[in-house]
Amino acid sequence: MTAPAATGARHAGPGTEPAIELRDVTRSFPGPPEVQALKGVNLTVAAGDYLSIVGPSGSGKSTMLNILGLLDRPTVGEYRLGGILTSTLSEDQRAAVRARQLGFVFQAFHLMSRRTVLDNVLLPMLYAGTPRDEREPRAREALERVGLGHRVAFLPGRLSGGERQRVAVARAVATRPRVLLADEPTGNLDQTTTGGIMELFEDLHGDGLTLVVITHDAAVARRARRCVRLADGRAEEV
Ligand SMILES: Nc1ncnc2c1ncn2[C@@H]1O[C@H](COP(=O)(O)OP(=O)(O)OP(=O)(O)O)[C@@H](O)[C@H]1O
Repeated sequence: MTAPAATGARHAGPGTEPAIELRDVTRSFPGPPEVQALKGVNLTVAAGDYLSIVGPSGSGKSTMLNILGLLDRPTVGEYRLGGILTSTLSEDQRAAVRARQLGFVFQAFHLMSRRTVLDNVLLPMLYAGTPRDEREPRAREALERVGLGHRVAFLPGRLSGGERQRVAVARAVATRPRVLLADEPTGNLDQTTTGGIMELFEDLHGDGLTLVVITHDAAVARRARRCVRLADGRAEEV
C-alpha cells in the first residue's frame, strides 16, 4: 500500500470505495410552510476527486454541507461516507467519524484566538484519536505543508487573512481526513490570497486528498475537477 503523503491524504486505488455517495437525498424542514432544501440529490465523489458545489443563495448549499459533514441527516435517502452507511450510526459514532474522516475549512477561519498556531492545529488531533506522540510532528508537518512552518508560535491575530486560512487548512489535514469540506473558503480573502489557497487545494488534490468546496465564486469553482450546481434543492453536474 502507498504510504500516506506528507499531508496525510489517502491515495485512491483501484476498487476503492467512493469517498462520498448520496442516494436520493431529500432534506425537508417542517413548516409551515415546509421547505424542501434538498430534493432527491444523487452524488458520487470518487476517492481523490476535487468537487466544487455552486448555486444561488437559498439553493441548498449549506444544507448539503451540513449533511456531508454529518452535522445534519437526510430526511429521506442515504449518505455513505467511505462506504459507511451513516444513517446507521449513533450520534457518538457520527461524532467520531466526523473527527477522524472529515476536515473542515470555513469562510471565517474559526481559529482559537488565544492559542498559538501550533495549538490550533493540535486540537482536532485529540478528538481524532491521533496517538499523542504523533500529534506535534504531524501538526508541524502540516504547517510546513501550507508554508507556515515559521509561524507555529504566533497567535492567529498576528497573521494575515490568507495565513489564517492556511492554518485552518493545516488544522483540517493534520488529522489525515478522508475528505476535506470547505465552505466558502475564500469568501474573506482578496483575489491574490484566494489564488494561493486555490494552489494549496490543487496541491492537496495532487496528493490524493478528496476535496469538496462550496463557493459563490465561479473562478474558484472552475479550479475544481468537477462542479455541481444546486438550484432550488436539485443538483446538476455542470
Ligand atoms: N433550519 C431551517 N429551517 C427551515 N428552513 C431552512 C432551514 N435551513 C435552511 N432552510 C431553507 O432551506 C433552503 C436552503 O437553504 P441553505 O441555507 O441550504 O441555502 P444556501 O444555498 O446555503 O444559501 P446561502 O448561499 O444564502 O448561504 C432555504 O430556502 C432556507 O430558507
